[in-house]
Amino acid sequence: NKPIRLCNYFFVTGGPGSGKGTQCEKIVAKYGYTHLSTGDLLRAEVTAGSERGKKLTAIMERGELVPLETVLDMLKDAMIAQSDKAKGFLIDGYPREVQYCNKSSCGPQIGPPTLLLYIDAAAETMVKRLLKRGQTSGRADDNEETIRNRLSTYYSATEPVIGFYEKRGIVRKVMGFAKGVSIYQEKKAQSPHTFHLSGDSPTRAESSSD
Ligand SMILES: Nc1nc2c(ncn2[C@@H]2O[C@H](COP(=O)(O)OP(=O)(O)OP(=O)(O)O)[C@@H](O)[C@H]2O)c(=O)[nH]1
Ligand SMILES: O=c1ccn([C@@H]2O[C@H](COP(=O)(O)OP(=O)(O)O)[C@@H](O)[C@H]2O)c(=O)[nH]1
Ligand SMILES: [Mg+2]
Repeated sequence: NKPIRLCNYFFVTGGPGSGKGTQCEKIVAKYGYTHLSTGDLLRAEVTAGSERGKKLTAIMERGELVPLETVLDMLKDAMIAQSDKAKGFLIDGYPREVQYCNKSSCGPQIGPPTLLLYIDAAAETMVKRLLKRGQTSGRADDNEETIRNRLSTYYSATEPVIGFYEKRGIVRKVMGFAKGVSIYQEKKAQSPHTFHLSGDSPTRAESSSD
């Protein structure tokens, strides 16, 4: 059993369609971290057509959460597979339930994150984006009914995760319409829990019509 090399790793959370994947791509381009999306890992399992994949399809089409063990197994495998070359990991879409953020760790197998990046966007913005993405994404869960369920799962099950890590002082908020992104710990004088964005703040057009 190969141990996971210790390195920086970040959890990335936010509602469905908040832009987790989009922001992670920017962070990868800038910092060279390795991006692992638990949703993408699950969809890969579905595409592979395994027995496990078939069970996952039904849960994901309802907008509910798959069992934690499944997610952790896949995540651990993916981290181990890439641990030699990874400078750090962006774990996108995990954790989804506060009950797993126990003691000092979130999921005993992988330990506590360096920071939790919280991608913030309004529900209305997220719904609009996902409906638009649904026109071309082929994702079975980008439809109106499932989007509604995903939002409700997010607010009831996942949002409390942010409060859990806020108490530990490791949450950095990213506005979900930001074009650039940079990771550093803010100074005292700056507003708490705001993640600093490089240069380009959102234009009026983008933040309102987005
Ligand atoms: N206009 C605009 N669209 C954005 C922005 N960020 C993301 N999007 C779009 O919104 C949709 C959702 O973005 P994703 O990055 O896939 O969001 P996600 O949080 O990973 O969503 P899930 O895959 O559902 O978890 C995509 O179609 C993006 O192209 C933004 O800053 N502005
Ligand atoms: O750790 C995870 C990640 C994803 N999912 C499932 O996979 C779907 C898509 O997840 P993704 O992160 O891609 O999208 P989001 O829910 O943020 O729109 C979710 O609705 C859940 O059913 C899950 O149960 N646990
Ligand atoms: Mg995504």
